[in-house]
Amino acid sequence: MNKKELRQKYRLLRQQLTDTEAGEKSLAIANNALSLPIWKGTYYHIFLPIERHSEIDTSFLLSILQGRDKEVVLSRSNFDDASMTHYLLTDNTVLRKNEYDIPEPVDGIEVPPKKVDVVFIPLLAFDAQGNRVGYGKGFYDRFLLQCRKDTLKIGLSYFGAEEETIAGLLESDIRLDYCITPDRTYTFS
Ligand SMILES: Nc1nc2c(c(=O)[nH]1)N(C=O)[C@@H](CNc1ccc(C(=O)N[C@@H](CCC(=O)O)C(=O)O)cc1)CN2
Ligand SMILES: Nc1ncnc2c1ncn2[C@@H]1O[C@H](COP(=O)(O)OP(=O)(O)OP(=O)(O)O)[C@@H](O)[C@H]1O
Repeated sequence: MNKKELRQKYRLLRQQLTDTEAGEKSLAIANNALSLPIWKGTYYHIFLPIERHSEIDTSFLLSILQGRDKEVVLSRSNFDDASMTHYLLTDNTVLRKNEYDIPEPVDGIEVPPKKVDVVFIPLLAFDAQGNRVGYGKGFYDRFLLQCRKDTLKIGLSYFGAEEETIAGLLESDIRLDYCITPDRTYTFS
């Protein structure tokens, strides 16, 4: 399947989850994250979910990061050029929903992409090679390009990998190092 077909398929699958299922799966994803070798870093970039799209509830993962005294990084999205600006989450961070209902920091201490050690990435779908499909605006492709080569790229998904390789991949697509699902974790080489 190509990206467009995969977006349709996985948007539908997501919509069919009940709130209880989505919550249980989000918790299982956070628990499975504990088994990955990803805990040596300092700066952890995470996304906050768009609730009306039933995205993964990252609050469990956020609690783990805070419990381990990690520096948590959140972004503001600029839809004019599909860029993101990154800010440290602190006790003083004020969050507000943007025009796409993404909760984001109003302002704060900016974090350059090169500082980020681990990025948790929202997905619609992924395949067994670690290729990913998002909403298709290229926000993460652009961001990951600005990170270091050794920055860990970790997808979060309610559903398992697509068996067949995603069709129509672009040169600019950056693959995942790991993907975490409620049932298991995937490691890509
Ligand atoms: N929580 C979260 N934050 C994120 C992302 C994400 O997928 N999830 N992104 C990942 O890249 C970037 C934002 N990308 C987005 C792209 C499209 C839509 C959206 O709502 N699109 C509408 C269509 C509207 C239109 O095209 O005009 C839709 O899907 O219904 C939202 C976020 C950066 N931050
Ligand atoms: N570094 C870049 N500079 C400019 N354009 C880019 C860059 N990376 C990707 N793009 C463009 O952004 C779009 C991304 O499409 P793609 O289907 O890969 O999105 P996606 O990975 O599903 O979405 P997202 O990255 O938002 O989660 C493509 O049109 C691609 O050409």
